[in-house]
Amino acid sequence: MPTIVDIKNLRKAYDGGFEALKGVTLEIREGEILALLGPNGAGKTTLISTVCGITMPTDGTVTVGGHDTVTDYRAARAMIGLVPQEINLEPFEKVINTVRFSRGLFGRKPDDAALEKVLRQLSLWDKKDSQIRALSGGMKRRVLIAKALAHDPRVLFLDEPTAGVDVELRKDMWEIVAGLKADGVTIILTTHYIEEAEAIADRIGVIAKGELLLVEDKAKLMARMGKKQLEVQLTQPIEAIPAALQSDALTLSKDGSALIYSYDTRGERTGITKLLADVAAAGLVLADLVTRQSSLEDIFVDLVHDDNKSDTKLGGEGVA
Ligand SMILES: Nc1ncnc2c1ncn2[C@@H]1O[C@H](COP(=O)(O)OP(=O)(O)OP(=O)(O)O)[C@@H](O)[C@H]1O
Repeated sequence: MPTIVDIKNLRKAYDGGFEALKGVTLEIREGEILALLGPNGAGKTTLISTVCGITMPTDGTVTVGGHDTVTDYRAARAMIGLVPQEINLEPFEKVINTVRFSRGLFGRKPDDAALEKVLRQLSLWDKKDSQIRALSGGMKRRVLIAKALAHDPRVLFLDEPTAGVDVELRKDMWEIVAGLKADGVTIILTTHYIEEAEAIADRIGVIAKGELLLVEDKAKLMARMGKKQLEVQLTQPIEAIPAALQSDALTLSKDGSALIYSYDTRGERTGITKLLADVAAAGLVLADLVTRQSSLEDIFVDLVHDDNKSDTKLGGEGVA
C-alpha cells in the first residue's frame, strides 16, 4: 500500500522547552487502520495535532498525499478529517447544519447528497433536524465524526474515540470505523484501550515519552512478542519445584497446585515434550494442561515498562 501520511523526524517542544515529540518518523499507509497506543502524556494528541496543522512542529516534516502540512497546508488539511477528544458542539444547532457548516469551512461546494451519505453512514440521518442538545452522548460523538467527514477527507484522525463510553457504544464505534475503512478512508486512532487496538487495528504504534517505540502489523507484533504459557495442573500440590525440573522457564503457582511453563511460540522446540517426561519422571501426576497466549495488553505493559526501566528501543519494522 502506498504511503499517504509521511512523518519524518517530527519534533515538538512546547513553550518552556518541554519536548512532547522527540523525533517521530512514521509512514501511514493508504487504507489502513493504525492504532496509536500510549500512556497518558505520551504525546499522542500532540502528534495528531501537529499532523493536522493545529500545532506547529519545532522540527521535521509531515506530508499528506504529498502535500507538506506547513508549506502547502491548505491542500494537506483538505485531505484530513479530525475527530477531537472533547465533544465541542453548538447545542442549539441542528445536526445537518453543523455538518454543512464544517463542509463549508473547507471551501467545498454545498453537496447535500454527500452530507446525506455521511449522515446515513453514521446512522444519523433520522436525526438530521434534531438539535445537538437533544442527542445522546454516543450520537454526539457520531456528529463529531460526521463533521470531520463532511469535506470527504482521505485520512481520518480519531483522538480517543471511545474514551469513557460504554462497551456497547465502543462496539458501535468499531463498526463505524470498519465501515469507513471499507470506503477507503485511512484511519489513525489514539486509544488507551488495548482491546480496542486489538479489535480493529491493522497496525499498532506504541508511543511513550514522545518517542515511537515501535510500529508493526498487529498479527506480527503479537506473534513476535507473544509468549505462551503452559499450566501443568497437578493432582497433589507441591511445596517446591523438584530439583530435576528447575529451570528459568518454570515457576510454581502460589498455591503449589500447578507448574507454569513459559515458552516461545517461534522457537523450533517448545520443550513441552521433555517437560512432561520430566514431570512424570519426578513422580508428579497431571490433573490437566492449560495453555494461555499473552495478550496485546501483556505486550504493551512489557514495552512501556521496559522503556521506563532502561530507555531501550525495541526492534520492529519502521521503528523511528
Ligand atoms: N500546550 C501545551 N503546552 C505545554 N505542554 C503541553 C501542551 N500540550 C501538551 N503538553 C504536554 O506534552 C505532553 C504530551 O501531551 P499529549 O496531550 O500529546 O499526550 P497524550 O499522549 O495525548 O496524553 P493523553 O492520553 O493523556 O491524552 C504532556 O506532558 C503534556 O503535559
